[in-house]
Amino acid sequence: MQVNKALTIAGSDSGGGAGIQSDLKTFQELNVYGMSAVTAVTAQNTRGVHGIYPVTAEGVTSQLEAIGADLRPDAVKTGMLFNKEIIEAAAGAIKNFGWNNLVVDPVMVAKGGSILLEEDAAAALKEWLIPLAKVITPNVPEAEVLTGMKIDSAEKRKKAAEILCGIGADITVIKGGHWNESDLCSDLVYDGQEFYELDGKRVATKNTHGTGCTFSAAITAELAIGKTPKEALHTAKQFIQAAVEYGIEAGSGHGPTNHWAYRRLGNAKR
Ligand SMILES: Nc1ncnc2c1ncn2[C@@H]1O[C@H](COP(=O)(O)OP(=O)(O)OP(=O)(O)O)[C@@H](O)[C@H]1O
Ligand SMILES: Cc1ncc(COP(=O)(O)O)c(N)n1
Repeated sequence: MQVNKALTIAGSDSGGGAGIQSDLKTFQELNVYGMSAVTAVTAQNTRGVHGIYPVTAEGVTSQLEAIGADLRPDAVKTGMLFNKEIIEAAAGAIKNFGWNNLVVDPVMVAKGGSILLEEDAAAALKEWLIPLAKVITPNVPEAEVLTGMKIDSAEKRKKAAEILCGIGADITVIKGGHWNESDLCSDLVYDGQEFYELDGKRVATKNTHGTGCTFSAAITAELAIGKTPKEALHTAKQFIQAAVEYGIEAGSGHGPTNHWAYRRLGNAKR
């Protein structure tokens, strides 16, 4: 049986709600074969991050070379990369293998405030990784770090998206989770030519652990099966909306999103 394949280059979340666990669950739900290169092991639950154990850059390169030498991913995403050595290793392999169906989720800080990207590594993201990206999916605080500007109005949100496409991303999505617009939770898209919104309804819930990972993994899965970026973004937004609406009550902190809600609700078109 021929299947489409997607690769996540990200951190492991022992709690299962974010990182590679979230990405692989999302790939599976969207009928895509999932592969992973682990960048860091985190000891984590719904209440926060207890420890971070990074993999060496050599270890990351070795995983990527094993995948590249044998299995050809149809799309690739990056999540938590933790330091500039790992960013360089990931970008090097992505370039060497010509993996140009690339989604970059520039993960920086966990919901509880723990640092998932060292401070001096944001520049490496801009220099090495973002120029390779088909889609980049920062939340508002991440877009602020990457652009060096405060985003406190709709105009500035658009300006930041233009700057990020200027750095080299084909498409920039500035997510709305941290953007308070009444009961809306829309994400702004800029594709280098036009702006549009992915419309969503804000769900009043604390179970949002891993929303960004799940959303970017859904985009990646859809690109892997050959959807256009616009189609992939649309489906990913429906996927994350269902996953948040039916969020899972687990643990006493930020519970995870529900990866199977989209399929179980019968939204899947395939
Ligand atoms: N309360 C909510 N209700 C509905 N959709 C939400 C909610 N919070 C986030 N989303 C959606 O989830 C996706 C991820 O957005 P968010 O801004 O939360 O990313 P993030 O901060 O990177 O996530 P994470 O905290 O997992 O890193 C976006 O499509 C966003 O609109
Ligand atoms: C390994 C890993 N990757 C990404 C996140 C971000 O997710 P969140 O902001 O919901 O904590 C995380 N907590 N852990």
